[in-house]
Amino acid sequence: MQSCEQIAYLGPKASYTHQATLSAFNSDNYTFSPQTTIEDVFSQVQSGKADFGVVPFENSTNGSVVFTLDLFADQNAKHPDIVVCGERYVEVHHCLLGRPAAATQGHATGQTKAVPDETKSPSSSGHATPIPGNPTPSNSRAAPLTSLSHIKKLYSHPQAWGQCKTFLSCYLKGVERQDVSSTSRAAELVAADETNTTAAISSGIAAQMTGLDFLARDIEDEKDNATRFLILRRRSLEDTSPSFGKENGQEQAQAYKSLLSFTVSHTNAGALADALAVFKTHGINLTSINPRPSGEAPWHYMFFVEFSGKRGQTAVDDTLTGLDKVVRSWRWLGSWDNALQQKQ
Ligand SMILES: O=C(O)C(=O)C[C@]1(C(=O)O)C=C[C@@H](O)C=C1
Repeated sequence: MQSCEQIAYLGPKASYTHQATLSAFNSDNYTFSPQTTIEDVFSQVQSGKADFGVVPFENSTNGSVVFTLDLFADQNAKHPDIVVCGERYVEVHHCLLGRPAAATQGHATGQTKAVPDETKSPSSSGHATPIPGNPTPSNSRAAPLTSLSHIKKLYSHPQAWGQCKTFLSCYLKGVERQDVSSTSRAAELVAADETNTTAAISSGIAAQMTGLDFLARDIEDEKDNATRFLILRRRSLEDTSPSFGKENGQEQAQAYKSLLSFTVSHTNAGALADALAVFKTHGINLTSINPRPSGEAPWHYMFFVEFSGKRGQTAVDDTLTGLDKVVRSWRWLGSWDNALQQKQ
């Protein structure tokens, strides 16, 4: 075993991105390199310090990870050679990790000390607070395993708040929230806090890693909550060859996905419709579309589209040629195996 390729991922260990990395790469054959931010992962791959990178891209409950999209948008041309070469789906079951109210209870690793009579914070009933977007929220799926009345501050990755809205509004309404770079970093910060008044939304694996207690489990709003991660690599010379991907060009479109970004004129009526019509003309199925600020001027957008198929397939190559005629600029961001579709 001579390969010592480096894999950069959003760390520290026990982040969901770490779990995605473990599912894609055998840790016996690769060196894993945890990074503090998603941007650090892009930079490591761009500079060649890492051979591959793993970043979160989309959550089934909370939608796109805009930090990642903005790094693909690359307004400052820092990551011009990054392309996607794979994807992984990871089930995301969030836990509330911290220390129980009574310090005398101690805190053995991963052990939960349930205090059934005190499970509700003073202001909570177990019913979610109505909000304009959800005027009739249901009860939280999960209840705390112990009193949360001592928790004064919460730490997590910004994506996690939106996945646990109901639990948070039932049991931790009004408690200060601090965004941190990942859910496992949140657990590290709470483990280092000697006041025992903070808690992290993090994974069960992070509880084992930090020795924190479970204050609640499975606090995500949707039980089938999952996040899709992308595997990044650096563009190679081969990618620019006209025969790129041709050897297997006849395989089923659904077995692959591709990502590209484009900008259109802001003054021409129908410019976006014209761009999308090219996909229709060539029978290409779009699987997602996301606008992000282009950085050129306020209220100007860059569009990201994902679609079935890969470069090298005639319909995809013809689409790229057609798109080139109607958009202002475009960038191919990779083609990879669709993780949800078996090849035939
Ligand atoms: O914070 C982590 O553990 C991550 O891997 C990041 C991330 C994300 O950005 O979506 C991954 C999965 C969850 O959706 C929440 C956070």
